Amino acid sequence: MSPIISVSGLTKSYASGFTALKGIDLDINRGEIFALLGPNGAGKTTLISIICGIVNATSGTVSVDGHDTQTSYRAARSLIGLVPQELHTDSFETVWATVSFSRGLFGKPKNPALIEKILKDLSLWEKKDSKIIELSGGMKRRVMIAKALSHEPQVLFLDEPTAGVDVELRKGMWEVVRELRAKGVTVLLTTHYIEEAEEMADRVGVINKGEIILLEEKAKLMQQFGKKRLKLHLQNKIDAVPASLAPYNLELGKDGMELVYTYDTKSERTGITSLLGDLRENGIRFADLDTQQNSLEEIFVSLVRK
Ligand SMILES: Nc1ncnc2c1ncn2[C@@H]1O[C@H](COP(=O)(O)OP(=O)(O)OP(=O)(O)O)[C@@H](O)[C@H]1O
Repeated sequence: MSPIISVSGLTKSYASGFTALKGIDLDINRGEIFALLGPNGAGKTTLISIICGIVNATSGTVSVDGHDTQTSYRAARSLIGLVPQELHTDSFETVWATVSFSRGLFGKPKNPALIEKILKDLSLWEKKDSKIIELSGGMKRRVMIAKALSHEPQVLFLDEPTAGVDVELRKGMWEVVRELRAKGVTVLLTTHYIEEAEEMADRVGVINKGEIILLEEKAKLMQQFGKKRLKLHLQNKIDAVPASLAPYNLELGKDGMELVYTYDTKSERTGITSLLGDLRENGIRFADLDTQQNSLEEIFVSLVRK
């Protein structure tokens, strides 16, 4: 299947002379949730803004479902719903009016049944006659999503959808996004919460200093870098790892009270059984143990550092 969004050789130099994007090539597949990660100032918003036609590229091309965003701007833009980082909408309008008006902006005929469905899907139906100013922060965010969906876009861009949103609500937002995907909407989200990408994304792109430095299916990424750590909390302090245990490359931590063994979950043998046997032989006893999966966060931090 052809990608729904195709970005090719995209560069952006701002008037200040600063180059925010340095030749981005990126395809977004139909129906996927794509998470774009990157530190502050990496170029995420610039990239989204160019795809949505809000900012002009210096060079390169973007097409949305085959429509070039330069030469067929209206056709391309009508396929996109954008939920910007900042919430700005008329505080004194009602939810219903705000969302209906957004649809009108795209020149689409009125469709009250559709607006009703969107509001119900986003649990906003009971608030349809409330003024925006009367809503909680989380509800306001959902109104922004309702607005972006009002003209039936095929792709939804969420620029940091859960920044400053509490844990409960964040999970609610993830649910909303998953439901959208189930209905066939492609979702591109930027986030600082790696947990969010880990939880939701089908594919992850990492951008740093205007360049895509990683593009991978999340599951593969987790597997590729997927080392596990076994942490042994010792009963008695040891000063050094005995020489006979050198092959395990153990790390001694926490004032000699903790041994950490890193192993590969994919390999045939983890080495855990023999490690535990060898520890016993060396008279090292432990009070407790736990294992930890390397998280996407660790993968991300090590990549950006490099
Ligand atoms: N209008 C502008 N003029 C000059 N430089 C700009 C302009 N807009 C953005 N930049 C610069 O381009 C770089 C990328 O900014 P951008 O907003 O795309 O980053 P981001 O990845 O979205 O960051 P954040 O995570 O902080 O939102 C930054 O260094 C920023 O200062």
